[in-house]
Amino acid sequence: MFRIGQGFDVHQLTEGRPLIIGGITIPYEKGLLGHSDADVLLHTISDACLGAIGEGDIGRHFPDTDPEFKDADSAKLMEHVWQLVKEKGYELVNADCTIIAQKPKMAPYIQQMKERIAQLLDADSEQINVKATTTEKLGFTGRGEGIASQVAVLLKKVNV
Ligand SMILES: Nc1ccn([C@@H]2O[C@H](COP(=O)(O)O)[C@@H](O)[C@H]2O)c(=O)n1
Ligand SMILES: C[C@@]1(CO)OP(=O)(O)OP(=O)(O)OC[C@H]1O
Repeated sequence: MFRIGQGFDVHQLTEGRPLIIGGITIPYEKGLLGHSDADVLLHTISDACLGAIGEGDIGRHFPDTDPEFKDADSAKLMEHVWQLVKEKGYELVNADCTIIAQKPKMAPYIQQMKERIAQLLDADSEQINVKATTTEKLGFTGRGEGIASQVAVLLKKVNV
């Protein structure tokens, strides 16, 4: 049995924060603002996984009003989500991820992101696709006010 999930998330860019995307710290003049470390891509993957197993979203599991999650490492949150997926008896078929950012250039960091995401999802990096697009200077992403991402995941019931 297969289950599909999709996710979408946005975080604002601001000065004085590190830019962490897909578990990788990217050198840039701004970083993403959030209650946690604001790793927009790991949040989106987590939401897609929760969607696939019918478990709501990360805001439900990790409320942004809870001090426990202040400055949380999003990799740890995603590990918790992946544990829920495994407890329901699923494994990853593939994940397809899009980062929507005018700047900085993501291409040099894509392979590292794929490897880190694969590690967190008990997968091989070939099962993870990460791509990036600008919005041709249009909209909030195009003006460099924030970064968005979209993810689709496919899960498969593990044969027992
Ligand atoms: N933040 C980004 C955005 C884009 N890329 C790469 O550049 C290619 C062209 O982008 P367009 O928005 O003009 O389609 C895109 O296909 C990505 O490979 C990037 O690395 N980082
Ligand atoms: C991750 C959480 C929890 O720290 O906070 P944020 O970093 O603000 O991220 P968001 O994607 O807005 O929602 C999920 C939150 O509950």
